[in-house]
Amino acid sequence: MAAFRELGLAPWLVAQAQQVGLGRPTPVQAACIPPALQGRDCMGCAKTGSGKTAAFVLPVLQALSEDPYGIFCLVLTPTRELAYQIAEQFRVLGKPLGLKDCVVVGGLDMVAQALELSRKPHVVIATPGRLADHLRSSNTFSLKKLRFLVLDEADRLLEQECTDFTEDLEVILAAVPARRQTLLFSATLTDTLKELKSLAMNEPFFWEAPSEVRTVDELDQRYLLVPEMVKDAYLVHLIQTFQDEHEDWSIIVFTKTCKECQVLNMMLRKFSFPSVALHSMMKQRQRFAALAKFKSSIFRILIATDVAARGLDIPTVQVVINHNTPGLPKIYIHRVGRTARAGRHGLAITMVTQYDIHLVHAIEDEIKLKLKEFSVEERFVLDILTQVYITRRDCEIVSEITLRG
Ligand SMILES: Nc1ncnc2c1ncn2[C@@H]1O[C@H](COP(=O)(O)OP(=O)(O)OP(=O)(O)O)[C@@H](O)[C@H]1O
Repeated sequence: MAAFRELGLAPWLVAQAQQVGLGRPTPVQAACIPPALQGRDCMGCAKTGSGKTAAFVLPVLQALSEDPYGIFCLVLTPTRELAYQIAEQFRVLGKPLGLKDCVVVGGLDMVAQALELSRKPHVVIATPGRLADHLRSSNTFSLKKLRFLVLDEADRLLEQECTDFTEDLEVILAAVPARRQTLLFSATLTDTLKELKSLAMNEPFFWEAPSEVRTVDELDQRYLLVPEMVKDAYLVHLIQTFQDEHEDWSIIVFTKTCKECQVLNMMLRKFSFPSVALHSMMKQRQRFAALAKFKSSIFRILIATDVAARGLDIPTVQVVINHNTPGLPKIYIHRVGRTARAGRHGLAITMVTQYDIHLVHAIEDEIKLKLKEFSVEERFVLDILTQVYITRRDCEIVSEITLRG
């Protein structure tokens, strides 16, 4: 694999990459940085945790250093937490440039954001909804001179799932110049390739990691067959076991709905586990606070909805537990990709009930790998069954009252 300096990056940027711990380029970086530096549009599809962020941050910074102005680059990403994480990468790698960035996401003060935008930051990192709101309501900033448009988690931005970004994207695309360089990245680009190609018109360079299996080799992927009724007792048992055996492990538990996330978090705390919740019904400040506590390992367990499924890069996460089997294989790929990042090992356990077997088959077909069974000594689960059941019911009642109140 080539070294960073062989990819056409300037010496200051190579030094900066080294300084922040990027040793040698990962394959997606080695493949996409040279064409991006040559001005070509790029679509990079590489596994979770393989360094796609630096694959677009580095060429943008290089181009910016040659012709610095604002607003030079716009990065769109589906979640607020991810926007801050990307901004952080721009900040650390762009430090020698005195980079000015601006994060524009929902749930925070619009006036302060509008002011920051009017000061012409070099790079704007935004979720589509809030940026479109700014474009609709204000004329104090312009994206007309933009050089780079980056879509991180590009397939998510284009697909029409629970949060549909289509209308917001239309507003944004109408505000950026047609002559621009477009960079698109995700671990799961292939389903939306046609739509993506229409965004990247400038001789797009498409790169996909050459691998049959779509998840990383360092990830141990298991399923745990459990009757629906006793899922939570299994969850408590699993968490207890991991906590007892590996006190430095962090765990993410993915749940289906915000309410389920809230109830499970409440229940785990009743069992004195250090857990925090992250879901979209929380206030934004609480969301950031919860994530900060988890990232700094003050709390070792994060209970989250799919708002945390994509992109989050937290090296201490050793285990991902899917409390529900994801309905879409793509969501499975992103969820389990929160562990085993950047060459580290990790474990993913997916709880499968009698009703979910077909979903597991769809996942296995997509990732081109069979999940192995995770075995649990049932007698330990039986011991806590009643206690877990009662605690869960209490938490549901409290949660109902809080939601109603
Ligand atoms: N060249 C490199 N050498 C060492 N570590 C690297 C290198 N490039 C990136 N990393 C680290 O790898 C981790 C994962 O990178 P990143 O978050 O960009 O992954 P990703 O491909 O965007 O994953 P996802 O699909 O989950 O969003 C980060 O902690 C990053 O600092």
